Amino acid sequence: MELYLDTANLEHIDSVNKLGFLDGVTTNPTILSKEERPPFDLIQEIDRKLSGKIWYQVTGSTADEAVEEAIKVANMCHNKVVIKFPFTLENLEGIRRISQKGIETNATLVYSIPQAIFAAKAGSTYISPYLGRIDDAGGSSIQFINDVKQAYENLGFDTKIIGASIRNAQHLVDLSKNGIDALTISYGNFEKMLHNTMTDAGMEQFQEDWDKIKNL
Ligand SMILES: O=C(CO)[C@@H](O)[C@H](O)[C@H](O)[C@H](O)COP(=O)(O)O
Repeated sequence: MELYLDTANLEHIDSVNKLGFLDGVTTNPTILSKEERPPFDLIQEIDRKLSGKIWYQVTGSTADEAVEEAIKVANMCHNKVVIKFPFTLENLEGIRRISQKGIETNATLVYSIPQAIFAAKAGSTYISPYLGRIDDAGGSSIQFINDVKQAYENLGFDTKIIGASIRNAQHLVDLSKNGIDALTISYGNFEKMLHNTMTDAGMEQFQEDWDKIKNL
């Protein structure tokens, strides 16, 4: 399973990237806007720090604009890029044209089986269903992921599914039970999920007991 950090914050990227198991970072206009810097400078700085894939979301509204933006970003990065296309008719053409150039693609904001099928037909490497937002709207994210997996298996597509908008540990429990190709987690949720009160209590006890004997 591929694991991505859903951030463009350089400190957060450093602190997880040094662990050595990160497959890259995922960004979108919202994530980039939090850093309040020129976006392409920031993408290039992330590229210098990282060994992994950089996911960049195109903002153009026509296929030609999106393709031009995708090629510009692919050319400015040394790492492999994954170009994210919000799901629109124009962007299905963008996905096909960029995929044909051998650059990985992602259809993002995918909320239905027809959208998942059309993205796969366009040749998308990945699709990103937003688990948290599906659940917020009263749907079942895990049911949706399972339905897409079943559809892809039945129809013979090898498009991968990346779980996005992961909000809590239960999402990871569900995805691990059912299988997922990739997932992306914000730094805040990654940090939260590292901790467990029983681990903390156990550590405190070990430290206390060690302190009693370490100077004997
Ligand atoms: O789509 C991808 C990765 O493909 C993510 O970057 C995705 O945009 C983010 O996970 C979401 O924007 C975060 O969602 P939320 O927590 O704001 O609902």
